[in-house]
Amino acid sequence: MKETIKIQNVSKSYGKKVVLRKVDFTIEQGNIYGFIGPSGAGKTTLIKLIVGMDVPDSGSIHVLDQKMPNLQVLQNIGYMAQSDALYTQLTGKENLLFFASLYKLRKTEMNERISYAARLVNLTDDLNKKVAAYSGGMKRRLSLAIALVQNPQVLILDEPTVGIDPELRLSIWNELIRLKTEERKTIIVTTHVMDEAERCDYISMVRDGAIIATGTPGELKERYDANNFDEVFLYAGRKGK
Ligand SMILES: Nc1ncnc2c1ncn2[C@@H]1O[C@H](COP(=O)(O)OP(=O)(O)OP(=O)(O)O)[C@@H](O)[C@H]1O
Repeated sequence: MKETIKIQNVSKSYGKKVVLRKVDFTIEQGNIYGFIGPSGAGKTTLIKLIVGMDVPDSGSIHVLDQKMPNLQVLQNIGYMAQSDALYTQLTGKENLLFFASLYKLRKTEMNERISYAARLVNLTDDLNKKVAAYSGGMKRRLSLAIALVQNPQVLILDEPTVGIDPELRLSIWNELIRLKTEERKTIIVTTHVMDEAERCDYISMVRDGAIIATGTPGELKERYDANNFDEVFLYAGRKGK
């Protein structure tokens, strides 16, 4: 199995606050890997370090065999942040065109990718509206489409389905599962939605900047003697467990 992401002994502080403590893990190609944990646990910080938006104080991060941060590797990472970074005075389509133009895509491929990404998030009919007129959920969907537009090997999605209705959420998850199975993409998600956590191949539970448990959803339920993932989350969130 090919290692897509390798995190070795990574620590990070902001001022005196230690946000990540000696984090170590590996993600192999073709897996969906979920991070769950209480608010403020360090999930977004970890993701930002993987994407290369910030650097660890110690330890190292490799994505696709390259040490991060690395501009070349960014071509192969689709990143969806928690807050939307969109041009609100442009239309949805213009946003997609702008972001797609940052990558090495031929014109026909670019148009195909834009149609695919818009269809996936059910925005095809709204592409010519200005983003300023989009609802919160539509902006999330556009951000997800942007993360997918350049057909990256690695997808890193920070709470991708917040504000998205259950039906569309299901179709997005079906597509994520198809992408990992058929196209061998590697996908990281953070989530507070426990039925999404159940769909991941592996879950890491993050608390106080450390990974306190990693396993398949089944293994974690067994470990915490829990009936469902809500219980796993609650037990793992309690200190001393
Ligand atoms: N740039 C920064 N400067 C100072 N403190 C920061 C910075 N970024 C994050 N933090 C702090 O680091 C801690 C972890 O934040 P982070 O956003 O990684 O948590 P999270 O697990 O993603 O939470 P949530 O589930 O609410 O998104 C928090 O206490 C936060 O206030």
